Amino acid sequence: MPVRKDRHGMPDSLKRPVNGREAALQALLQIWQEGAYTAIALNRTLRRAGLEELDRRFATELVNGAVKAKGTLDFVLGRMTDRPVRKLEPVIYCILHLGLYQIFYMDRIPDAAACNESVNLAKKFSHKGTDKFVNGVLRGTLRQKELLWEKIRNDMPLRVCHPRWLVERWRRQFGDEEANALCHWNNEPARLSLRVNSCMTTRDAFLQDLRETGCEAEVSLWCPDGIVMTKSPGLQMLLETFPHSFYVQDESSMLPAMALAPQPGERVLDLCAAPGGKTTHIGALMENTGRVTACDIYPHKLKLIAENAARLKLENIKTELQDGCVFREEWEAAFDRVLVDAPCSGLGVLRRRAEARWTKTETGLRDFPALQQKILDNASRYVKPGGVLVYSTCTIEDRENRILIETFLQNHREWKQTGFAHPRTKKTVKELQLYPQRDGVDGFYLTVLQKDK
Ligand SMILES: C[S@@+](CC[C@H](N)C(=O)[O-])C[C@H]1O[C@@H](n2cnc3c(N)ncnc32)[C@H](O)[C@@H]1O
Repeated sequence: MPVRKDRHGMPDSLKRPVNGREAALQALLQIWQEGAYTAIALNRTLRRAGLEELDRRFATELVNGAVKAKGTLDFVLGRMTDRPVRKLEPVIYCILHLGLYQIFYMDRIPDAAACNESVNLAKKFSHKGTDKFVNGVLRGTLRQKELLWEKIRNDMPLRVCHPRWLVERWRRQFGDEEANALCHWNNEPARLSLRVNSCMTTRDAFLQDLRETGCEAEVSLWCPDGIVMTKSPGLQMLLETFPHSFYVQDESSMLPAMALAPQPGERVLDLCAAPGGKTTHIGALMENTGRVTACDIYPHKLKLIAENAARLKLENIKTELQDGCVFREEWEAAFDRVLVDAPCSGLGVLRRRAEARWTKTETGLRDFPALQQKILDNASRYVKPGGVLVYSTCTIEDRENRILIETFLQNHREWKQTGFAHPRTKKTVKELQLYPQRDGVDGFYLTVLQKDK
């Protein structure tokens, strides 16, 4: 009997997954078929499924792992079937990826269970006969597992689960050892870090509140308002229990607002602001006074800023639809401080976005510097004489960071890079380029610029 599917190709029976593997299959289909972000697909699926904690954790590990290992799993599939991998029916492709991931990367799952459960998924969610195909591919893989492992081990991109172009790029940039360390960092699960909303509570008080609810957390070594969770009941529960007290933010992302050092009562512009992590940090540092104008090019993203500001009870934030590349005359020399947290290649944060390494391309990287330069040029005109501009990105590409700022300074003699305190060493630095493999946090760049009086 044909399997009934909705217009997205999602089998009807998958709409309410009954266990971790079904949930993983549904999430993976959304990621590879509809281009959904891994975190969003997982969140959406797990909320709908209402599974036990153990099943939730299993599905999360399986999906994050299978997405990160896509290239290696494709390689194995390519060796084990005559059909072109791209032409496999999506649901079968995803079932096979989940099965192969368990076989190669989840030691605690017996190989037989990985095969049998994958066959059961095929029986339930695909056409007659596909279960035999899945069984054949997975049993064949088991017979050749050692040989396949050897091939994977001897090929760095397959071994470290990254696209070949990216591994080659990083080998040129950092050398083999560091490129390898960076890839391994990206393959680890990201830790959950929170920024305490200093307008509502203090870090000490919030840590105490967390402990009383059975959570475990450490203080961030990078930001005085940062917390790193070591045992948490999950984000949803934290949001329900402490809706106004924190914002989920990477430790590196907490640095630009601190370097901007906004003062109460000032007028501040955040030109690339959605979803509002740094905007709400700036608003809190200004003690809910003055005005933060938060812009983005996408209207739906402005809504996220407004929702986050409302949740954190910040009333000094106003959103504006604005393309940073288009000069807005009435803003000329109107702001005390401006933040440009530029759209970028995002190569510093691949650990947090499992699918991102597969959706980026080398040619795609080339477009960012021109866009960033344009936004920075406009932003610099919005700053008052003597005012401050912070430029930041979450990438480790020199062309989007150090080199871009050098070019800007050559073309804008009225601007200087001012020193600021390194968040850990407290030594004065002109710019901060963080590398995951060296600094143990997400890759990030920031510099502080000041306009002549
Ligand atoms: C790195 S993200 C900003 C993250 C944000 N600052 C935060 O901390 O939550 C870059 C943002 O720039 C926006 N963007 C892209 N092109 C833009 C443009 N031409 N003008 C303004 N914003 C733009 C994107 O929509 C995205 O939300």
